[in-house]
Amino acid sequence: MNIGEKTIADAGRGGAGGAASGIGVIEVTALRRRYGAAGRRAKGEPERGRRSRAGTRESYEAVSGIDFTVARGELFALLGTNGAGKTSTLELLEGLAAPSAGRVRVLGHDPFRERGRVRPRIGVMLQEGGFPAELTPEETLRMWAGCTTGARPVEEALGSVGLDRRRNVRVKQLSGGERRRLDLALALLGRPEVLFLDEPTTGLDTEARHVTWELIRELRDSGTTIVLTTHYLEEAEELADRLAILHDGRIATAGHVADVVAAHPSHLSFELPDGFHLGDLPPLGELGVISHETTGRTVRLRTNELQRAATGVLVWAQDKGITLRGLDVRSASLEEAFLHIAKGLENT
Ligand SMILES: Nc1ncnc2c1ncn2[C@@H]1O[C@H](COP(=O)(O)OP(=O)(O)OP(=O)(O)O)[C@@H](O)[C@H]1O
Repeated sequence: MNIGEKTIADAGRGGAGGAASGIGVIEVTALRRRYGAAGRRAKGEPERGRRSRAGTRESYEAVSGIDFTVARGELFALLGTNGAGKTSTLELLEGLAAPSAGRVRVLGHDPFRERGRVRPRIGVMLQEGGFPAELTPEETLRMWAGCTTGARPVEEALGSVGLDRRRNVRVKQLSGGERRRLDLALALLGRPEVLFLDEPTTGLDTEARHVTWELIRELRDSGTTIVLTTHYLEEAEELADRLAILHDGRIATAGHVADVVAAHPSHLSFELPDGFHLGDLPPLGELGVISHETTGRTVRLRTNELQRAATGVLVWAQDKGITLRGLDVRSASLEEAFLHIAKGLENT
């Protein structure tokens, strides 16, 4: 499938590339970001840039013309493999860099050129925050609160991320997960209208992750617009109203989680009893099966019409009076959709 066509089609029906409702608090149009010289590149990642005569990478386009809109109070997740362009995109939204081409508007302003108008209204949690190592979380928050208009009480900020009991420990003695929580507390301090979270739960243990999800949900429910990047598909499924999966700097697919998942085939598998063969099943095409494979006696069917395929197989089994052992019927998951896109199969 052509990536550009898909993005445009999705934007057209307003449920995917376009915001769910209302005017976008964040509007991104034909956005591009090119880095000047050879930079960081994930191991094994193919190069996608101009080359100098010496053969080194001269410039590199990390964001290659993307469009999306996020409505007020919406939580939008950016997913993608390492190096797909998530952080490069987020930094443009945060006003930390100017795009090479295209347009970004956050709360109606250009976040880079009109930084003074946008910055007080947004909260930013970078992928790697830097704190003075000798300060405690409480001192760090007090210092930030001093520079923030209308800051939350420091107590409240510490409590919201579960750092109350670690308030007096020096930052250098905090665990990685505790530092992430301090990062989040700083991003929330100014009661932002728009919150950007770059991998907010990386390094958190399961309990802390769930507590953070709860906090993010509360913020969203109280009207905060949130854009987050994550490598945890479960996190996107739990939190996101809509998401975009980036691949090679482009939006490979975007939409509500259920729609993104529904665009990928479901699976049906079972064991054929002794004496039966694949050819004994009703014609697979008539059951809406798009492909199949067999391993030993196990049959695996892929279909975009799960109910029809499952009904056909079950009615057949009942008519024959047989029990299908190992019967497994499942819709595609976000993980399958993601892996499909990550392998570049969306273009085929
Ligand atoms: N300062 C830079 N100079 C040159 N290239 C860069 C720079 N920063 C990022 N890149 C390249 O841009 C591409 C996208 O990087 P980016 O950090 O946006 O990806 P990502 O999707 O956030 O990845 P990850 O999941 O690993 O954080 C990568 O190929 C990276 O090497």
